Amino acid sequence: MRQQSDLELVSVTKRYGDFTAVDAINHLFPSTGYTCLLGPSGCGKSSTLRMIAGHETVTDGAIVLGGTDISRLPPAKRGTAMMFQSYALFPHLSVVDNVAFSLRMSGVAKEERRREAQKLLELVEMEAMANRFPDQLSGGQQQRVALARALITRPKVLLLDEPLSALDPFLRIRMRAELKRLQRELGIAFIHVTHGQDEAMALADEIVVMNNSVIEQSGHPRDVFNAPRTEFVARFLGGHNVIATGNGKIAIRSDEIELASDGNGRFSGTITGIEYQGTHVAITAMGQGDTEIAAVLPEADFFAAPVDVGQSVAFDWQEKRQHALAG
Ligand SMILES: Nc1ncnc2c1ncn2[C@@H]1O[C@H](COP(=O)(O)OP(=O)(O)OP(=O)(O)O)[C@@H](O)[C@H]1O
Repeated sequence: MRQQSDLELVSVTKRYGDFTAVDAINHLFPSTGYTCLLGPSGCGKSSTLRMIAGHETVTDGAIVLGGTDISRLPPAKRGTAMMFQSYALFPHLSVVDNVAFSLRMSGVAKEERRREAQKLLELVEMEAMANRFPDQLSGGQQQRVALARALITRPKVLLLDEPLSALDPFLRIRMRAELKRLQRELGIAFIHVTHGQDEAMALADEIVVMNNSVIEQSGHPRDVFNAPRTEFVARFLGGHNVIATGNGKIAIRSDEIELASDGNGRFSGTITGIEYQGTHVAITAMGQGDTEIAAVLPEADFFAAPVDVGQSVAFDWQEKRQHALAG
């Protein structure tokens, strides 16, 4: 059911000259969800986010927030706020003044805007560093300040463009949990652009997979992962094989494939690679017509009946675990 502050994209299109970067996409973002816009470089995800924020004009279509068409409003009047990939903090302002900046622009008195900024610094656990300057902070700390700065306008929708890409892998995983906690606590919509499928799956209540300027599939990460609609989605999310059959292409998860001990299976091939991955062993094999298959076996199963590179083997899986792909 639609809620008062749902965000709806209605046939939203972005053209740069003759090039269509976003092609008439439709989507309803719920008012309190964590959504990840996911896709390869150039698919149109940042253009979509920038149009929602108002940093890019909409060529065609409408962006509707809580029943109002916001597509022609200036960014500050939309009820959205954006956190950029480079946190773009003002170097000459202290942390608290950076956070309070947009309240200063809208004429809020100094005492009040500082009080409000302190509250948001507490929310992101940065109150102890309120008087530092940006160059005295680590990347992760700068990011928390940027988050507080975006949230001070009390947006209905927070837009995040690759917010974790500048962090090292350890910090990225910590901030991932932090973003999720913040979204839950604030109860607003977060729309997060990423090209990382792991990040999207870990964070999102809903993933929206984009390719070639359109939405290929959207849904709960588990539903999309378990039933990719197209070859692109199956390959992009990873963990799947795409195999041509007499009735079109199918997707089957690598961890649903077993070695057929009697030599009879749906796929026969020669093993080209074996990788020990700790809990699992990954096997790749080449079949007819240069079709490659990847199977991921539990470590114990592999070592109960080990196979070797160059060996001819058969693979099998339950028919109900495979999915027909569209197109
Ligand atoms: N200002 C612009 N003028 C012309 N073309 C543009 C402009 N901005 C983006 N594009 C093109 O539009 C397409 C979509 O760009 P967009 O930035 O939305 O992609 P993206 O999926 O976010 O990619 P990335 O992950 O690399 O940021 C790309 O082919 C890009 O080159």
